[in-house]
Amino acid sequence: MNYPTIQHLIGRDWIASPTPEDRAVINPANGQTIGQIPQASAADLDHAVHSAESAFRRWKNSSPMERSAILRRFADLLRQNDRLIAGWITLDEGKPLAEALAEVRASADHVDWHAEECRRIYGRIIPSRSPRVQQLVVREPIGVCLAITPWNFPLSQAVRKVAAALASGCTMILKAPAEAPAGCMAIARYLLDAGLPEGCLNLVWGNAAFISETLIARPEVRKITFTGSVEVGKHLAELAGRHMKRATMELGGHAPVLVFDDTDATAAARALAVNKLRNAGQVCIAPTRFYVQQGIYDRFLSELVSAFESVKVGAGLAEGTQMGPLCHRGRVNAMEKLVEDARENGARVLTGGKRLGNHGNFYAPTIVDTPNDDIDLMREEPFGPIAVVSSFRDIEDGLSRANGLPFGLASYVFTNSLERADKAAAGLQAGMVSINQFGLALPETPFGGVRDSGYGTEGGTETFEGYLITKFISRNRAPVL
Ligand SMILES: O=CCCCC(=O)O
Repeated sequence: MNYPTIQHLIGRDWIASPTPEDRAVINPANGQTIGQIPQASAADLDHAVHSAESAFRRWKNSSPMERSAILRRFADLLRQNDRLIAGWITLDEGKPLAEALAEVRASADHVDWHAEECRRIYGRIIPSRSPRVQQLVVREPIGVCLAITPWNFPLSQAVRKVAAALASGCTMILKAPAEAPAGCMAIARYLLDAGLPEGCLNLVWGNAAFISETLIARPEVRKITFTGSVEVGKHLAELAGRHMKRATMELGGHAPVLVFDDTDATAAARALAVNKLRNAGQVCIAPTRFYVQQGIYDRFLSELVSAFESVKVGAGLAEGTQMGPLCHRGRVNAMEKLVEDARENGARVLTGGKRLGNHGNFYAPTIVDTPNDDIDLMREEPFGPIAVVSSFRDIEDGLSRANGLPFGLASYVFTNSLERADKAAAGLQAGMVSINQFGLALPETPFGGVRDSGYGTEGGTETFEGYLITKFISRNRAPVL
């Protein structure tokens, strides 16, 4: 499989002049170097800003039909090349090939959704107080956008931002993730092949702090959109505030799951195991804090343990692998620290709790059982294959513990009672609530968090909100005397 050479795209030029600071791309399944990440210089960033700004002057006046047609061709190219792109994602991010394929296909669906919806970016006419006056509300693209995207879904998380910006008439500078770069290379390559005019998308690599501080301060850049950690998100939001830039922040969560005693413990445990271990738990909406009602606690736990123990862990390209390695060594170290703290604080490790093998970043699917909401695992998003389980008494107890952290991204409820489902959905302080299933992150539904999990949503009919400004035009037929 030909792994792509990682390069900046500025205008129509692919650029990579090696520097001593270039960093390696590592295959997390075996530790081998598979590529090099170039580092953008101040001059590269300046070119990217000029390229995006000059492309914006033309692109903002393009018709939605033109933008839609290009995006549709792009979606087709993603589908036609799904196996190639999925192979790259498995090589650098580590997820099993089937998951990577699903990510590519979902990304194509996201692009199609934006291609359709951009034809429906409407304004409105407000009835006026005089027959001579027309009052128009128009929506205009905000301008050059900066996107900083994560490594865990290197294609789909970037595609959501790129498609929304381009479909609304904005242009973009994409700072893509060094840990898993190939997905963003695919975006840039296939958008150009689909006919995207030069400069509408610019791709840069390098030091995140340098790039964000340089670009957010530039007057041409009007918006920043970020998916990543709460800590970095808060810093970027401060920078955006200082320079009065629009911001969309998709930050971390620590998704609570309420499993009520009226639910089928086996079905819930199996479904939750699959979702918890998807992408080795490196998913911002992964179910993570499992609150299980006392009546089914033991049954649910034993089903969950057996589901975790049946998962086949291995290299993402190997036949039959259900869970791959963690994306980078830092994640394995973080798992070890969290489990050590849990053990020291009296929690029981029911399965896993250790790294696997001597090569690659493998960590065993792990279940930690604790009555204690004060251990690190209960407070910090593990972003790895660890489920932490605790029992709750009644719905009030469950809701108060689920809402006990400052995060509010995804949340899950398992119950056969409509009354409990409604009460839990109303009481959970989260941007998304999924009941008896995992129905989040679809192109046609809004995705986003509240509280420390950020602000702004992506997807759904709300998807363009962050990329448009509202302009009011009050028009008289002739000058007022
Ligand atoms: O990590 C956050 C994005 C989740 C995307 C998905 O579940 O497909």
